[in-house]
Amino acid sequence: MAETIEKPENVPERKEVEEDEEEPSFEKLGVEPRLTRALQKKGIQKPTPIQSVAIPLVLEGKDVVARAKTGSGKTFAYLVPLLQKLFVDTGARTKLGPSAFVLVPTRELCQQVYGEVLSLIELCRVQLKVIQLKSSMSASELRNALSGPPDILISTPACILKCMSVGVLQSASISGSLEILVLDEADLLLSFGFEEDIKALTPHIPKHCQCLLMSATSSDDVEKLKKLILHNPFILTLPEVGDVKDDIIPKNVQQFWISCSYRDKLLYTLSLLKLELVQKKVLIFTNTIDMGFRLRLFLEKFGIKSAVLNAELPQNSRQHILEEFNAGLFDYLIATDDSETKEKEEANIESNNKQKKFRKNAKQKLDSEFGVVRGIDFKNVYTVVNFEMPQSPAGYVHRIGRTGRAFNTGASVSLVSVHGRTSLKCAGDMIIRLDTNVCPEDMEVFEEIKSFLGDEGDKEENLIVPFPLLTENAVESLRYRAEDVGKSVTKIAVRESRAQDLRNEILNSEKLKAHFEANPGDLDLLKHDKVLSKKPPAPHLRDVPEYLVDATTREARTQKRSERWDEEREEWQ
Ligand SMILES: Nc1ncnc2c1ncn2[C@@H]1O[C@H](COP(=O)(O)OP(=O)(O)OP(=O)(O)O)[C@@H](O)[C@H]1O
Repeated sequence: MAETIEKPENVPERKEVEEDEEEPSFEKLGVEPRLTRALQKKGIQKPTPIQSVAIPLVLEGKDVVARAKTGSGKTFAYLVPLLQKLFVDTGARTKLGPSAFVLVPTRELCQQVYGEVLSLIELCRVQLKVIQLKSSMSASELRNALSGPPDILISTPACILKCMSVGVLQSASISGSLEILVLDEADLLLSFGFEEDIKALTPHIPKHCQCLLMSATSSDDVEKLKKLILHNPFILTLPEVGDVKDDIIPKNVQQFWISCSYRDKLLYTLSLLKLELVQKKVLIFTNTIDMGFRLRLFLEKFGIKSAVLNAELPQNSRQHILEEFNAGLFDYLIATDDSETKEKEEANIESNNKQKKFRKNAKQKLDSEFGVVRGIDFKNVYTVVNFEMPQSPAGYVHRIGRTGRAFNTGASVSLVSVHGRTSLKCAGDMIIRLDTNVCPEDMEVFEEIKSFLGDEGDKEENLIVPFPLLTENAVESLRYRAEDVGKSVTKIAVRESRAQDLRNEILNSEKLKAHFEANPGDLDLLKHDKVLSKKPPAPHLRDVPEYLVDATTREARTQKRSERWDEEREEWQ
């Protein structure tokens, strides 16, 4: 492992990087022309701050711990130099095992990183073999994949251990061949239960192996991992990224909140989407799969099509939903982020005391939750809506991090149900409903989030501000319809549609597997935004009549539309 010890204060600061008079470029960082051209073909012109600092260090062979905000481009910060290093003596190596391991916490991330590596290699026209391994693969499938051997192996830590235990990957071949080890989304690896696997893998990692650890947040888990795997790493904690509390969410994301009763969340979401007050594409988070389907069915009745991404679906269906959303085939995706809730339910069952402990732990171990949504690169999401609040500040940071990625801008709107009958004074047109039908924890977690982000002091400088475009009149104009339709979305209807969706996806998943093998790239077999209910939406619910829209909302909508047109015009120019 690299011997260089650098103190964080020796690390170039973001300010210096950004204020560099010359425009930063990949060439100046020492990236070779093939990769620079490949990046350009992917629409990537200049490095992000974390890439500017990390790439030269990785090229020099240093061990690096990089903590950088969600969406800051950490993947290319390690992939670009890793590939460049492997390009150098491709073919010259006689090796028994892979030269690089990239370890990630979930299958979705495996697939995502694998896709990025493949596309770069193809664009560079270099002969490197890359594989992704899944724990679901049989010993013979694993053996076949590892024959060669590959240059880069992308997998979860558990799967590497499985390969070793079934004898398809030998300790000697790892210690004889491994040059680079990457632990991506390091803050999640331990919380996804990979601690023992990583501990078991550590003795097989050769001393000379360069280790890179990438993470969105700094937590005790990252520290633990750092001690476990790296010896004397170069630590990059850019001022923009980790420890500075008021600067955790990218600056290019505007954060809003709306105070409403829990019961009114459907109504408020409908108002935001139907009155076009938020910009597309929109990613909406719920805490349970049932709520995800309830919302989808509800929106469907108003002619708003969406898909529900949840952990229950087969892996290739999940992947396919993501691909379609990323390709822009639909604009609204409901992601059920239920792992926090599950964990909480378990704690609830054990005892009240335990639940208290859970909340305490949730505070301390900021990153010990989450399922299908973390680290996933949803493309071009402009707005993130927290239909239900996450249960920890870390959950909030990761959810909001799905927008404003790289150099893009974005917005988030959190629907916060007011605690009990406490009235809260908010600015402007904010609607405060004094309702007993509330989710008491929303407000509690919202306060925790604000304090985590350092958003407690001067109201003028609050990071999360009331959403200014939705007036009480606008919401009330839709209330009757929303409540009427809301009643028809019963528990039974939700359960039926959830089961039906799952059946369809499983069927399609089998079909898909065969179909995509024969027709790679064909995205049209499955339409994830297909309508769940048998009846088409009633015409009077599909459109909002103009007489229902008040002047302020009309103005807000026009403003949003013109912003969108401006953006589209810019894209065309
Ligand atoms: N230099 C760049 N210029 C423009 N876009 C970039 C650049 N680098 C990466 N991107 C794009 O930014 C998005 C976010 O990158 P990436 O997934 O690597 O972020 P991340 O830091 O790993 O985020 P997270 O912590 O949420 O996983 C991707 O779509 C990627 O293609």
